[in-house]
Amino acid sequence: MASSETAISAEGVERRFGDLAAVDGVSLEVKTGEIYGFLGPNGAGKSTLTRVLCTLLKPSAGRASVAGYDVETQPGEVRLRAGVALQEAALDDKQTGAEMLALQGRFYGLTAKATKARVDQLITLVDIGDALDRRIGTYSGGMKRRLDLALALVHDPQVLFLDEPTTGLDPVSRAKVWQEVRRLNDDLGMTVFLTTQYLEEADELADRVGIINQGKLVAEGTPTELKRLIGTDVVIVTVEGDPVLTREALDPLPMVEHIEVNGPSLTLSVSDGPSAISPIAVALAQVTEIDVIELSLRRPSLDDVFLSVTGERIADSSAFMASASASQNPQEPK
Ligand SMILES: Nc1ncnc2c1ncn2[C@@H]1O[C@H](COP(=O)(O)OP(=O)(O)OP(=O)(O)O)[C@@H](O)[C@H]1O
Repeated sequence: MASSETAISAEGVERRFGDLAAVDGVSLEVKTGEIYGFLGPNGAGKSTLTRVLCTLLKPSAGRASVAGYDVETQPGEVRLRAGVALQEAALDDKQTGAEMLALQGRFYGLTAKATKARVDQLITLVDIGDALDRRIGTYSGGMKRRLDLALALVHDPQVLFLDEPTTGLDPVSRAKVWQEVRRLNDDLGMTVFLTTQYLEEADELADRVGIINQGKLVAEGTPTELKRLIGTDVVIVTVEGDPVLTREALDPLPMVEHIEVNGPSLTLSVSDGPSAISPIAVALAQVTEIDVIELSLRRPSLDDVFLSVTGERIADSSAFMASASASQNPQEPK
């Protein structure tokens, strides 16, 4: 039984679409005041679980509660206490931001005065003040996300669900969203359940991270705990020449536990990074057919954790960010 310390609880939640188990027996608990990062690649089941927790989809099996109320049997109670900003914001381009916020206030039964007071607080928080009286059709992607966040907050929810809040945003807008999420959590103690496919986002924001792959929770812990799971350092070697020859030169070294080849780059898991660098450099120098362009040591990232628990790397989020940045909407203010 979930206690009042528990903001979100899922026990064996399953959601099927025909033969596909989009969410396949997920159990997790999010404590009140926590930021929980739900991390996984495209199609892992993040949105589906979020929709189940927000009462927008019924679970096929298992149970879940939000703010102490069962999502299936007490959906109205859950909706009063949960704020939801989904990936596709349902915004009406013909309305102004102010009109949509007023409508949302009425929807939750707030008086016009209470809605106005709340909106005055929110516009500073989500930084859309100047644009409030403009039609939403003129907003940039980042502004739409921030308005959607304000809409999710009108009724002062205890638990905020954010489904990939920064997917497709340029780095400046992404940093703003991160700042807002932190402020909501720090200043208001709001519990945040945030799905993301960006490892750096989970690392940056989340107190605890659950990694989901193919509908299953495959690892869970603080970012530091998860990285410690790996227990090794990472050495990156980039060469001009044949990476297979490079691999053959490095394979026999006793401190090298695993090698992954990605084009011209090799990612080595090594037991003790600082002392491994020098024997690796010596072994590379023996291979006259290659030129070493990069030899670097880093601590494990959540991407390395994902690789170790799933056998695959999560989609390259930095490439995704770069393309999002390239298509940045010029209407983004400041
Ligand atoms: N309404 C639906 N009908 C059929 N299949 C669905 C439906 N919604 C989701 N799925 C499937 O369930 C799986 C999980 O989808 P989901 O959207 O939850 O993943 P996700 O982790 O949120 O991915 P993304 O980052 O792409 O949003 C996918 O294979 C998806 O195609």
